[in-house]
Order: sequence, then structure tokens, then C-alpha cells
Amino acid sequence: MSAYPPAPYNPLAAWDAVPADETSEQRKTREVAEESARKRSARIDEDIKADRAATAALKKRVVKLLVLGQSESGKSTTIKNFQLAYAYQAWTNDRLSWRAVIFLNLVRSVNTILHIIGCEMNTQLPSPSSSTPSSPLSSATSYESTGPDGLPLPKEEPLGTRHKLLSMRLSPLIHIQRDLEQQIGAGASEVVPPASAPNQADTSENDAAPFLAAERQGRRLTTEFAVPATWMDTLTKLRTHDSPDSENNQSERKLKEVMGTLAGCCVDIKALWTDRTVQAVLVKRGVRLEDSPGFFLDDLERILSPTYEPTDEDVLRARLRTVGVQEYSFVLEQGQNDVVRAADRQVGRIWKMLDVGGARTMREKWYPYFDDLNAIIFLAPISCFDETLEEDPRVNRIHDSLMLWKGICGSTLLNNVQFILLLNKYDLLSRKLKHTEAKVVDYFPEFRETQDVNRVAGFFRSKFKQVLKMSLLPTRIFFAHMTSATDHKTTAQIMRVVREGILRENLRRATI
Ligand SMILES: Nc1nc2c(ncn2[C@@H]2O[C@H](COP(=O)(O)OP(=O)(O)OP(=O)(O)O)[C@@H](O)[C@H]2O)c(=O)[nH]1
Ligand SMILES: [Mg+2]
Repeated sequence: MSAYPPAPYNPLAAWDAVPADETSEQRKTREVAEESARKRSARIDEDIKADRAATAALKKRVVKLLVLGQSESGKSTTIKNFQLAYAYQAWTNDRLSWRAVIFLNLVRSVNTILHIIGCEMNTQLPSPSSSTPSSPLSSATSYESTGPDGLPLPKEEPLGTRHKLLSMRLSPLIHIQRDLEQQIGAGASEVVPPASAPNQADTSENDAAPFLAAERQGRRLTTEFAVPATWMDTLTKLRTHDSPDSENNQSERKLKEVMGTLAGCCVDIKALWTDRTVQAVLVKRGVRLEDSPGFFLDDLERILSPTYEPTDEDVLRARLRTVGVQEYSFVLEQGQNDVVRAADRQVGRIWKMLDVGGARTMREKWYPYFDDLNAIIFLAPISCFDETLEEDPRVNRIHDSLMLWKGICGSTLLNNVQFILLLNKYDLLSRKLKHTEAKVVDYFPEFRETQDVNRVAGFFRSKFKQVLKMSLLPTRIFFAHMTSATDHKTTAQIMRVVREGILRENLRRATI
């Protein structure tokens, strides 16, 4: 009996074995075949190596940023700023396509007013779920009795026949809103709050940061779900003006019809918006449309002129919700006197910015994109300290942002990723503190300072910093900036600092 176990059966051994009766002719043929196979194999190895080197080189050329934050925090607006500053050609190509979105924003504001005065005339309060506009409506704060122009408003003048007539004449706008929503697609409608909300506020981590739950469950880092329409897709669809094809011509015709109807309603819309009694009703109900996303009622005549072309500022102010995740690639072309731009050019660097939908239902989709990132830009709107989430009126919006930030700071996948915190909507915070009675201390009892905008902003900054200090990586370097993303001039400066910071950090890591 052998001392060793039998050699395991190797099914391929027969292939390698040299036949015992091999002739010298057969040996030659075999050796030629083997040599050619060896060469082929070496070539394949080299190709694989070259492929890997090319992928690594490409990775070095690509700067990948993920832009995160709750819905309406200003993520898409920040990316628009980036495009406006550094990819102006693409920006100008898209500009005219934003008309449909701007008209929809305008029509929504009018229909919101009509809805509110309709409720007022029926002396029945609107239910929170039936209010069309977003955050400022869900505010719990009461407002001073001055209109958007700062002039005092009448105390209790009832709505009358004049308002009924205006409502009747403006009723076609309901259909216009529907048509535009259909034309624009998924991003046109806002998040609808749940039909019934239990009494207890639940700010559990899983609610706020479901991407963490996905991480814990070890879900694969893939991007295999469908990406529905977002602004780039939507704009392509809306790019009617430079397209000869008949479907787009039809869309352009429809848009012209909408413009015609709106222009015909211009006088009535203005009469409605500037009516002192209507404004008093809005104030009474705590609605500050002028601070809502996509507010264009003060620009009526300009927007409804037949030759209207959106300005850069109009596009930054236009509101189109992001659905799913959308990737924007920029080969940076703008930015004179910019040393970093020259460096970008030298290496042919591509900037990839990933924009995500911030509504709660969309947050689980963020996780697959945590892989392979250079930086995360986190948007926290600080003006909304007295507002609740549209999708869950039990949750304060700043608490929600802090919870999200905590989830991101706690994600082990992001240990090597640079964090940039943008405390956004600084302009709105300033206006709110000046023109309303909203008190920070009512929502954050630990705030004991005067309601100066810089002190309030500093207080929120320290709250986010505190969350980072409590995280797994408390020494992580992060940058925080106060921004007003609709103000391009100041945002462009911050974008430059952000961009230089990211490149410098990339360079530092590459040389470690
Ligand atoms: N006044 C003011 N408005 C802002 C600011 N940042 C964004 N907005 C407006 O707020 C609205 C929402 O901004 P978006 O960039 O669409 O928000 P988002 O985070 O992409 O939202 P989702 O796509 O729903 O996740 C838009 O109408 C913007 O013009 C700001 O700093 N100040
Ligand atoms: Mg967006």
C-alpha cells in the first residue's frame, strides 16, 4: 500500500501529456503550436496590463463629486453654478430650454394663490396635504402684516366679486399647469406629503439616512437601477428651438400657445398678485411665495414678452426636482486667470458631478455612488430652521439635514473622501430673520444669542461641526462655506475655492 494518498484526478492532464508514440514530425507541429499559444497568452497579458494602466490613468483624470442634501437644499442649483462658471458653452445651449420650467414655476405660483383664496372664500382652511407649493407653506411661523413690497396690508378686508372674477378668468391656468407638467415629465411635480402622518415625530437614522442601512446590509455598489428624467434629459426633450424634427416643432408650437395664453392673462395675474387683500390673506396663512423656489411673479412682464430668453439668474432660480441620480460631465472650458484651469487642461481632466434627488424616498439610491469618489459636497439649507419636510411634516428640516450629515460622517466607505459643507440659502435666512417673527430659539432652545444672521449661521455651522467631531473620523478635514446658490457671483468664488481645494487634496494624496 502506498504511504501517500493518490494524486487528485486532473482532467486537463491528458491535454498536457506528450503522447508516448509521438513522431518527430508530430513533435515539431506540437512545439510550434505551443509556442504560438504562449505568444498569444503573453499578448493577452500585455493587453490586460495596458487596459488596467489606461483605466488607472483615466481615473486620475476624472474628478468625481457627489452632491448630497435634502430636497430643495440647492444641489442642482450648485451644479448649475459650476456649469455656468466652467462650461459656459453647454450652459448657453441649454438656456432657452428652461422656458417651459420657468412658465410652469410661474403658473404654479398663480394656481397656489387661486387655491388659497378659493379656500378663504369658502372659509375653510386648506389641509396641509392639499397645498401645492413647498417649504415656506409648511412653515409654522406667523408673519408680519406687510406685503412683499414692505407696505402695510389691510387688516380684515374680505375677498369679494373682484376676486371671484379674477379666479374665473385665470381658471385656464389649471390646464396649462397640467400640460406643462406633462411636457416636462417626472421632475415637474413636487413631493407629495403622506396622506396621514402619525403624531409622533420619528427622526430615526434609517428614515433620514437609508443609505447607511444599505451599507450595513452590504448591498452591492452598483448603479443598475433606472435613471428617470432629470434636468439634462428634460432639457434635451425641451430643446425645441434648434430642432427641425416635427415632434419638437410640435412641442415648440405648444410652448408658443402656452406663452400666448399666459401673455393674455398677464394683466389679471398682476392684478391678483398685487392685490392688497390677496396679499393680506397670504400673510395671514403664513405663505411667503416670494421666498419659495421658482418664484417669478415679480418678473411677469419680462417673462411673458414674446421674445423672452431666460437670463442666467432665471435659470438658477428655476425649480425642477431631480428624480433618481444624474451624472454631469464637464470638461472645464471657462475661468480666465485660473491656474487650476491650466492644470486641468494639461491633464485633460474631466469633472463628473453626480446630482441626486434629495427626497426621502430617493436617498437609498445614493449609496451605490459612494464608491470611488474624490469629494462630497453636502448642501444644508440654513434658512429653513422653522420649516418641516414636505414629505414628512413631523420632521424639522435642519434636524433632517443634521441626521443626513451624521449618516455621511459615519459611513466607513467615505473615509478617504473629502467633505465640503455648503450652508446654503444664506440670503433667505437673512430675509427671514429680518422680515418675519420666526425665532431660532423656538426650534433650537440651545441658541441663546441675538438673531443676527451671522450668529445664526455660525450656530448652525457649529452644529454640523459637532456632528463630525462625534463621528468615527473626528479629525477629518472638512470645509464649510456659507452660500446663496442663486447668487452666481459669490457662488462662483466659492466654487473656485472648492475646486482648488479638491485638486490640491488630489495632488497631496497622489504624492503620499
Ligand atoms: N433664494 C435662494 N434660493 C435658492 C438657493 N439655493 C437654491 N435655491 C432655489 O431653491 C430651489 C430648489 O433648489 P434645487 O437646486 O432644485 O434643490 P435640490 O437640492 O436639487 O432639490 P431636489 O432635486 O428635490 O433634491 C430652486 O428654485 C433654487 O433656485 C439659495 O441659496 N437662495
Ligand atoms: Mg435637484
